[in-house]
Amino acid sequence: MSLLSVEEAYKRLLAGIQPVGTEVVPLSEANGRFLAEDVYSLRTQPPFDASAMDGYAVRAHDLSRVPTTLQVIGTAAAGHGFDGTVNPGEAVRIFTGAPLPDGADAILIQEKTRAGETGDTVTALSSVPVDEYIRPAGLDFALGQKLLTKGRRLGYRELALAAAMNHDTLRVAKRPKVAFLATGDELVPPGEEPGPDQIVASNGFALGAMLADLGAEPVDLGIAPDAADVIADKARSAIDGGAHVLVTLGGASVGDHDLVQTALGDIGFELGFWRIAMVPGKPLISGHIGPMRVLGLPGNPVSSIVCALLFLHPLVRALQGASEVHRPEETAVLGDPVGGNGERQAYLRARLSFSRSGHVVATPVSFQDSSLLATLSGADALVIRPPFAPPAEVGSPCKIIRL
Ligand SMILES: Nc1nc2c(c(=O)[nH]1)N[C@H]1C(S)=C(S)[C@@H](COP(=O)(O)OP(=O)(O)OC[C@H]3O[C@@H](n4cnc5c(N)ncnc54)[C@H](O)[C@@H]3O)O[C@H]1N2
Ligand code: MOO
Repeated sequence: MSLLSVEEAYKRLLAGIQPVGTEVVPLSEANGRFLAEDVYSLRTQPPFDASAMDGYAVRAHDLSRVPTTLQVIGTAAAGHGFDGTVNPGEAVRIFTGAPLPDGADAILIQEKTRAGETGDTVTALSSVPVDEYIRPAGLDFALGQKLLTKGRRLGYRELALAAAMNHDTLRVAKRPKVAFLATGDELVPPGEEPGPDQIVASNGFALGAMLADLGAEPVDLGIAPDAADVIADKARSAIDGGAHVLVTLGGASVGDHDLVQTALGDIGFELGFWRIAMVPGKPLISGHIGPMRVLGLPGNPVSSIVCALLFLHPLVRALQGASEVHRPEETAVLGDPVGGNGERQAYLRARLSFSRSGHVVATPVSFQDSSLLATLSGADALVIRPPFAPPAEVGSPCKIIRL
């Protein structure tokens, strides 16, 4: 049975994928969403030449010989400009963010002055170059400028920028609804007392958190026993609930109790691909039931989570029209030697540190069994070992994906 390469699996997973739709949301609800259109500025910022410091708006030429005393003819504060003109020998008391008065061409910070006794004069103790501490109009951005592009994810920086551009709403991708179902007679929810042959279900908690982080709307369908009719019923409830994606956990392999494909086959499941040349994660299933995508993740907790990072992550991002769908890969150097790799692309849990020369050093943990959640939680990254990679020495370059 030949295995599909990770690259080919990505291609098939993402071929022809369309975002699930768009909607307009207020800025206060846009965090974590993906822009459905480019965003242009509705204004110029700053809209006027503005002072960057507290001090005095002056004519730089007046200060070519110092100390020199100037007449203070008024005040300019943020939100309250000064209407008059600064003539030779004059200054305006000014505060950060205030519009620069006509006639002035520099700001002298107050630390470099001595106030006159009556307050209507100031002595400049230092010269200033023209334009000192002035933010010219449009320094940040100009009216009509494209500052955010379609497909970008909105975070705190993008939201502040959108607000400064005077947008109170943004058109974003709708959140894909992703239902997930754990399968297995051995599973009980945390907090319950497992029977003698049972364990506590963990994968769904990783998935729910990951989906929320990805901007999706997670729908937890709970745990189904190893019974095809129950699994099928749960899948039907996902369809009825309008899920864009159904994720199953476990039952993906070839054992007598690995029922996911059989169960879903009864309700119209069509297989896209199954079994990938990767470790962990070989039994990954991809397909659809009508318009609902189905991703069958292997049950081993690390396999489940690694497959979610590598396949569910790009799928959910592509369904939101993200400009970048994959988790970014970086380069590091190995902190320990690794042996030659087999036919499956390996994703090794590794700790990260820095070498004295400033390289990121990735040291794979010694035991890589795909059931070990404690090891996963102690790891910082996955080291990618391509199929048939030869043995590699300490210091060899490698690709990593941060966790
Ligand atoms: N003869 C073969 N056996 C197996 C193969 C194979 O190719 N031939 N593949 C192995 C690989 S690789 C993996 S990965 C596992 C995955 O199998 P399944 O997806 O069918 O997973 P299960 O058998 O249902 O469970 C495996 C393991 O994970 C535990 N599990 C399941 N769900 C959860 C959950 N929600 N939370 C925590 N733990 C869970 C389950 O109890 C099992 O211990 O198959 C190999 N076998
Ligand atoms: O692919 Mo399985 O995930 O090696 O344990």
